[in-house]
Amino acid sequence: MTQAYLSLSQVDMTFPGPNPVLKNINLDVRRGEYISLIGHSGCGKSTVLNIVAGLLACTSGGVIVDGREVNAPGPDRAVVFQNHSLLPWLTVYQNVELAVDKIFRDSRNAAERREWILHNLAMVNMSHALDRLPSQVSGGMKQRVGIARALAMEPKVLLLDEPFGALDALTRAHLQDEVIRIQSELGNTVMMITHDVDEAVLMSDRVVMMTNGPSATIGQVMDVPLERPRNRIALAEDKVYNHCRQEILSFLYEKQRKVEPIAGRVGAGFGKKEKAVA
Ligand SMILES: Nc1ncnc2c1ncn2[C@@H]1O[C@H](COP(=O)(O)OP(=O)(O)OP(=O)(O)O)[C@@H](O)[C@H]1O
Repeated sequence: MTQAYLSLSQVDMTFPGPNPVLKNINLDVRRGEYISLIGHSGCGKSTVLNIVAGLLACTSGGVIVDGREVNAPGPDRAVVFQNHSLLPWLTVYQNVELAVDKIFRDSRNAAERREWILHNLAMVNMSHALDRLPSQVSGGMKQRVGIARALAMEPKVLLLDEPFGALDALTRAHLQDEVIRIQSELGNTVMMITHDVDEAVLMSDRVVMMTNGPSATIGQVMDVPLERPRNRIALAEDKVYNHCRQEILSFLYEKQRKVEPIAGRVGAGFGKKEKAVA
């Protein structure tokens, strides 16, 4: 591959407890590349993302972004979480303003900052609700504001932790399309966690599949050789798209099938069955 923009090398992570959560994670991401991280619940996807964000320090190994080692959170890596993390006492506009003022206070004047805030909120179609509080907008709209706030920071890497996970199917599809459009315009480097196989294929240049924990690692990396722009309706019939879906499904449900006991009353015949979990 051409030179990596984001690089994880030999990353291990152990929390207090007997087993490491992550073992030997190695991944190189190109500038402008969109990658998804997929794997069963609890395998360590958020831990990987939090290490890249600088919110967690890995036990060994390291992360490099654009030639610099990551050892703390920074504005070069913006995170969007599943549960929109807006400040409830600030309006939509003010939530974005807070981040923009912090980062661009010295480099842009007040009028330029205002224009930049409005531009980013327009990009996610939120211009009509600038003065509303988070409690006065829907979950999908809150998530849009979180994405606008992250984009407004002009991060080198955008980190998305299940950004559409809490949304209904239609809102999710709308917002996915918006993020696809914005990423194609801006060329952001993106690392996104998802549980959704269709979302991973639709949005990504590569899908990184993680093995089950403990000691989870990268089991397989798949290229998604679909041209952009991608059309979700046309893709449903596309052979390459369906092959990619199949590849991920086979990894998750055959190679990394996860079984957990069903919780039940001890000694009453329950708890002996197993179920596959997503
Ligand atoms: N701060 C922490 N302290 C101790 N253990 C932790 C901590 N954070 C995560 N873990 C453990 O690390 C493992 C991986 O958690 P993580 O949240 O990264 O998984 P995940 O793949 O993102 O899960 P999900 O898909 O359910 O969100 C889990 O067993 C979890 O309990």
